[in-house]
Amino acid sequence: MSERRLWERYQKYLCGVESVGLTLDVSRMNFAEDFLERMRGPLDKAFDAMEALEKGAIANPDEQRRVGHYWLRAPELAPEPALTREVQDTIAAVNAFSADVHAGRVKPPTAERFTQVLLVGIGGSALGPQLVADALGGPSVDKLRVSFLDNTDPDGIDRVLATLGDALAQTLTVVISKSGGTKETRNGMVEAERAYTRRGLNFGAHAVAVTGEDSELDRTAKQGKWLRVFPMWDWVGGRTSVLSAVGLLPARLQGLDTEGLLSGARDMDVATRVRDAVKNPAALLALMWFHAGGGRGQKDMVIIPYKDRLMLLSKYLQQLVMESLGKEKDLSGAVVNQGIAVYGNKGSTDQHAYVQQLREGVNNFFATFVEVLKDREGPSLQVEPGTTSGDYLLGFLLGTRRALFEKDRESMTLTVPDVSARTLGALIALYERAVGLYASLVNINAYHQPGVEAGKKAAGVVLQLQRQVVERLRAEPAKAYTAEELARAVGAADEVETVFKVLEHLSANAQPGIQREPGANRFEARFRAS
Ligand SMILES: O=P(O)(O)OC[C@H]1O[C@H](O)[C@H](O)[C@@H](O)[C@@H]1O
Repeated sequence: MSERRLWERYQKYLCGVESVGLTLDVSRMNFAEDFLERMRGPLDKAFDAMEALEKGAIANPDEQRRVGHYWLRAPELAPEPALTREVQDTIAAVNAFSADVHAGRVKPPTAERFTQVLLVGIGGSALGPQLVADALGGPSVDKLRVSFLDNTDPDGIDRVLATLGDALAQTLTVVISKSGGTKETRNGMVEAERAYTRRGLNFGAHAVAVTGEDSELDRTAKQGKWLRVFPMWDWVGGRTSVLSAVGLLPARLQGLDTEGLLSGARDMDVATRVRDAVKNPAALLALMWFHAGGGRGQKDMVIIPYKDRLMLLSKYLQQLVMESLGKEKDLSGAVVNQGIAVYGNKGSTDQHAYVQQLREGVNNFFATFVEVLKDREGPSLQVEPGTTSGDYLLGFLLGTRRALFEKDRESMTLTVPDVSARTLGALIALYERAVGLYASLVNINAYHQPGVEAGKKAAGVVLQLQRQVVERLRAEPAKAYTAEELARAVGAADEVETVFKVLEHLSANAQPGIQREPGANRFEARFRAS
């Protein structure tokens, strides 16, 4: 396609949302001229489903739950006045609590003020807050500095706690878990609590929770007389919870513009209810995903924002898209193995990493470039006469886009004016709705995640086996076992590989004192309690 023809397509299909200044350019997606027309029927059905969902229908049939993340930024649209009030009250409570913290009215027992937030959470209870903190925060705006425990990696935990150091006395720990029973988060909380206790600090006086009513975390917080518990509702999915207390509380504490986040999302919601694909960027996105992957997810979604502040966008979208769309069965129960793989980092950095493969390797992706018009606060230095670093950034974006298109690699470009709270709220809302519409196009439930449980259950089995193994070794400290012998001894002969892995791990660590004696080969090594 000639550059002139691309310019015509650009003008013909450019989809803009005036209120937030966002445009979506799909001219470099090779859809046929009649594609949008052909998809009108399925898209209409997707709009119907979305409308029903927004009105409070059970949109998550497996879990018999409503799906109400759109009410978080327009509480007046919630199907019942009680829900409207709950959302409004929670926003007010988040704002009031944050103001109290900033003013020192809520303060740590042994210091003047809280200066740090330590957020403990994982998945939807961390990714959104991380994206918001990184995109909008910085030394000149942060009222409190935010750090994260989002894993059960002991060294990762140590590193974050060591960075906090003495500032732990001024640290407010925010533990976030919708279910309140996620093990990684529980572990992070227990480790954080011990760090406070070691310093003679009362954890409860430094802790708040965001969780569902009467969850394990809710009970822990209440028993431990934590400062506050903010609600999380079953009608908000973890991956769409960033505009509930899950994301609003840490953002507000950090000093970020949470009203901007909400209003940007609200305005995008209004724009993406329009039942016309060329005027609705969420519908257009969903249709382009459908076009690119044949409605089967055959092509990966590569997200490349040319802005450091948006580096976590792809990580955030990875959960939103892949947990929502990656499903074995469709709504009729047929096996469909749907999904779209998402990856990306930032431009132009990625050009020096994997863009080589994008241009010349396997053609199994479509790219989404994110262009930010505003370079920085204030004027820019000229790195060469008449040229700034920001000019280079745009040059690289346009150059890469062209280089890909020359090789028949498709791409879209999202352009936003800046990385403000409003823009970020709008981007979040845009992708939430695109995911919902696409799910309807391919007839799947976007709002459950049945596949996640299998791994959690299997991990539980491993830990149970570990307990048996350690018990057995301790019962006979003089005796050394091979993994094979030990697996048999605990009645789990078939689980010998798991026993072997558990023993290798235990013996590589100081606790609980399992010694490894080398054998004829690594599988003949013997293990004993010391
Ligand atoms: O907020 P939580 O209940 O702790 O859940 C945290 C995360 O873990 C789960 O495994 C789900 O797959 C995610 O959707 C969720 O966001």
